[in-house]
Amino acid sequence: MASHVRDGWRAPRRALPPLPPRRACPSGCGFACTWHPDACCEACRLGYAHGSRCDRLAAPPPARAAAARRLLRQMLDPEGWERAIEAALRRARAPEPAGERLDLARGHAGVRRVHGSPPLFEVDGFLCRAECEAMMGYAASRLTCFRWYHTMYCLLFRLYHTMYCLLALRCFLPPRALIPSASSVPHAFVMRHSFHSLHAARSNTGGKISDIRTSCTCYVDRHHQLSQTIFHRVAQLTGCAADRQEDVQVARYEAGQYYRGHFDGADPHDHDAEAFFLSGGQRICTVLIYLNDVAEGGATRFPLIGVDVRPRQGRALVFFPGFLDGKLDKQVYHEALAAVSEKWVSQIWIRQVADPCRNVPKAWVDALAPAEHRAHAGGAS
Ligand SMILES: O=C(O)CCC(=O)C(=O)O
Ligand SMILES: [Fe+2]
Repeated sequence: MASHVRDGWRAPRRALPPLPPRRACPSGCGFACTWHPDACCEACRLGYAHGSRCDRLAAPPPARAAAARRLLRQMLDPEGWERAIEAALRRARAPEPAGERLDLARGHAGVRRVHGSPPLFEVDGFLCRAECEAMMGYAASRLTCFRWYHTMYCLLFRLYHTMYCLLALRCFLPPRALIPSASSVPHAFVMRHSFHSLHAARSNTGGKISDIRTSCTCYVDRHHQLSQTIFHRVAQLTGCAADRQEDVQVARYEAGQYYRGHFDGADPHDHDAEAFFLSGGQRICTVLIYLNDVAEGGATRFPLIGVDVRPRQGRALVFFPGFLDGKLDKQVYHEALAAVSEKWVSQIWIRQVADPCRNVPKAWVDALAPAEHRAHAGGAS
């Protein structure tokens, strides 16, 4: 069998993004807070026992020992339990304090506030007509329909992985050969893109691959002039440089296509959110740019705050799916209503920290089939 391992080739080591500063969880559980300002996990916030996922954030042993002693004292003192339960109920009933959101650049031309809290902004003329048309022209031949894209990649992933395992077993390859991204360029490519695809399909859908989104979409090459222009404008508006911005997406909705209600970010309490957070943390700002005038249908609806935004060519809609501390703002749950006339939109998301996935050396990215990478690599939805 031809060797998959290139002489001397090694997958580059990718550093994980720095986690936000750790500090002891105020509940005194002995674990550390990272994404949460007020507790290390939901269980802890509500005063229940720790789940297994808290282990990864475990604080140094002395703190844990202190927490264990406290728990033991509490268990031996029935009144202590009652007090703890009451305190937990009080905390559970108290409204979640609103965290801080990203600030838009003061005095940026054309910014109009369309909702107070949670804040929603519109910026008319964010892109000019020619830029919108160029975006639609770029995307027209690259669109992939979400449902087919995910189905194809899920199938490809299962098929490829089964074949690879069978081959590896048959040829007695060393176990290292089965480790994704460390063994071979094609293997790394398939594993990486299948992962992206599964992750994208599962995000916003509670882990299930569903048809919440029926539009067609594509990513714009980060090095393309169109991406560069958009990164620059978004940076002027938000103060966040391109390395915090996900790859620019373009979506087309034809009559009847929609994107059902979702949060753009991930809930840090959700077990499935970990992979998402490791690639740059929470999405703290969404910039949606409408690329065409839409005669009927296709508004962006925020049902919990009663706002509908009508698409208009060149208009940007800005909102904040997550707080600066990484919590999800559930108030900005939103959907794209079914299109009647064709609708084009471009989406840019800003993350808490720069995404290391995009900082892989360009030579390595090129080795991984550049055309496909350009079309599919990127964020979570
Ligand atoms: O198309 C729209 O109006 C909304 C799109 C959206 O919410 C998204 O892509 O996350
Ligand atoms: Fe969205």
